[in-house]
Amino acid sequence: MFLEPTHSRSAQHKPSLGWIEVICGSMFSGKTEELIRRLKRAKIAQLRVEIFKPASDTRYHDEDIVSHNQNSIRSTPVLSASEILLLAGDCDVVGLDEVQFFDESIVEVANSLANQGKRVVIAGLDMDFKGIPFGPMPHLMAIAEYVTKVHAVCVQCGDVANYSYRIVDKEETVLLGETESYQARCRACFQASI
Ligand SMILES: Nc1ncnc2c1ncn2[C@@H]1O[C@H](COP(=O)(O)OP(=O)(O)O)[C@@H](O)[C@H]1O
Ligand SMILES: Cc1cn([C@H]2C[C@H](O)[C@@H](COP(=O)(O)O)O2)c(=O)[nH]c1=O
Ligand SMILES: [Zn+2]
Repeated sequence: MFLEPTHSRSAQHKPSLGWIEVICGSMFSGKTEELIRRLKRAKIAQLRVEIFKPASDTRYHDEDIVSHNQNSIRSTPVLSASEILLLAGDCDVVGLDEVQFFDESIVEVANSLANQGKRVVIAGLDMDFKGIPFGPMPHLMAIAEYVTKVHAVCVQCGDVANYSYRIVDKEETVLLGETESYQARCRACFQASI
């Protein structure tokens, strides 16, 4: 289980920088649960936490971040990554969900927040329904200090699932949905159907 890192602030010459954590995996793998767990612990530690998600993700709730098992936390929906810099203010921890839907500018925003001394916790899909790296996620995984990959259970065979298989005949990359449109699948069950 991921525990909050302790970053030494002892050296006089060392500026107090933050860091970036990425939680990635397929749909139903527990990314949002893990994000909520980390952010609730930060709140218990009396840290000031701000949470953002793309305004386009309206699946469960306009403002709350909600996991597939209905755990939730309040967030601010934003239309663009640049809004996050304006709204983060003097908080200690920034949480970001569904980050695959932001454009590449989220990379500079995340770096900038971490360089201001903030802990930045990011959750997002590492691959789209074709198994292709999704949006800015590979770049964020490269620059993050900590990357956690979580896994779902394959609904076909019960093995560890790494893929989000689309069960509806739609080709656009962005298609919001749940179990009516997607299944968590292992490599073998994913490959067998594409
Ligand atoms: N195939 C599956 N494998 C694992 N968990 C699943 C599956 N289908 C539904 N779930 C539920 O989804 C929860 C994880 O939800 P969530 O954190 O929202 O995932 P993610 O953000 O990665 O899509 C699990 O705790 C479980 O209750
Ligand atoms: C694979 C894939 C997913 N999406 C959408 C479907 C959901 O609305 C979100 C993922 O949510 P989760 O919290 O990870 O379950 O993304 C998409 O638009 N395109 C895809 O290829
Ligand atoms: Zn399988």
